[in-house]
Amino acid sequence: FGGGMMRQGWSIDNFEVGRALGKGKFGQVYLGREKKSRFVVALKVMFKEELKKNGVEHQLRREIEIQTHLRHPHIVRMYGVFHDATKVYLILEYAPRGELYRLLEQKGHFNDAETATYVTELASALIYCHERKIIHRDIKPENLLLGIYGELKIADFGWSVHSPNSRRATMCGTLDYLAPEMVENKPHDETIDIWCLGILVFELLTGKAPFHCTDAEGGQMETARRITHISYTCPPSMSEGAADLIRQLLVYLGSHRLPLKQVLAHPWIVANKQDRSRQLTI
Ligand SMILES: CC(=O)N[C@H]1CCN(c2c(Cl)cnc3[nH]c(-c4cn(C)nc4C)nc23)C1
Repeated sequence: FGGGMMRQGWSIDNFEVGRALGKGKFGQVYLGREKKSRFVVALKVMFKEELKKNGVEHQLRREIEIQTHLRHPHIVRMYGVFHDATKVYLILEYAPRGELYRLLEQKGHFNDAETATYVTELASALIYCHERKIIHRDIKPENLLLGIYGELKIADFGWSVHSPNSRRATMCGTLDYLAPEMVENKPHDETIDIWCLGILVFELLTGKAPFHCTDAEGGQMETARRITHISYTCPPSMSEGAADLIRQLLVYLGSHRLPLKQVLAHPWIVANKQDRSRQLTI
């Protein structure tokens, strides 16, 4: 499957289709196995009608263009694409240990070592993307998967674009990860991913997004206000090192956020990150 994976002319008949793994934005993702090589993949199946109705064909084309050319241990590979009369199929790398947000739900929150290790893996993937002028724009636990060693893998480049950019398509879903420049519909660049990294560090350590407001607390309007006013507090349980890193990431001006290479060198990261010495505790 390796060499041939870029050969064109795949069809669904080349694959055995297994259980549904979950829902991406516009379609179901299934476990799949290429019949000849027995290579296991994740097959993302989208209905052309659905894509047309939501006017996202251009977004999908961009996602495919971007993700098929990215090769990084912490980015889910897109091996190929094919379609039939009604559906588009993306052949994706299968991440055996599932979605990070499920693990976060189960554990409530992660410790400093687990969080610093995820941050190291995510920051190195984002450096790789930013070097290619690609910004992800949708970093959040729902879009992060776990490989065989429990290592982090970015999935779903559905919102990624070439930097700089101003968003046109409407956002849907939670505001929690929106940067101030997105809330205020200003042009944005790759520093938007650094903001989201800051939100993620906070959420992995506490189990809550820093600016989240329930409907009783004022809902999305209040969340948006707290984002643009950078109004959050770190719980006393959070280590000073982590609070310092978050403070340097959740900065209003994108150009003043800590660059990703300096995130990797931050004392709290250096002190707490673990290397995945192939911990294969299945
Ligand atoms: C945003 C998005 O694409 N979300 C998910 C749906 C499943 N999908 C997967 C993709 Cl695209 C790739 N690999 C996956 N592995 C799993 C998974 C494994 N376990 C044990 N449980 C699950 C679930 N899911 C995937 C991506």
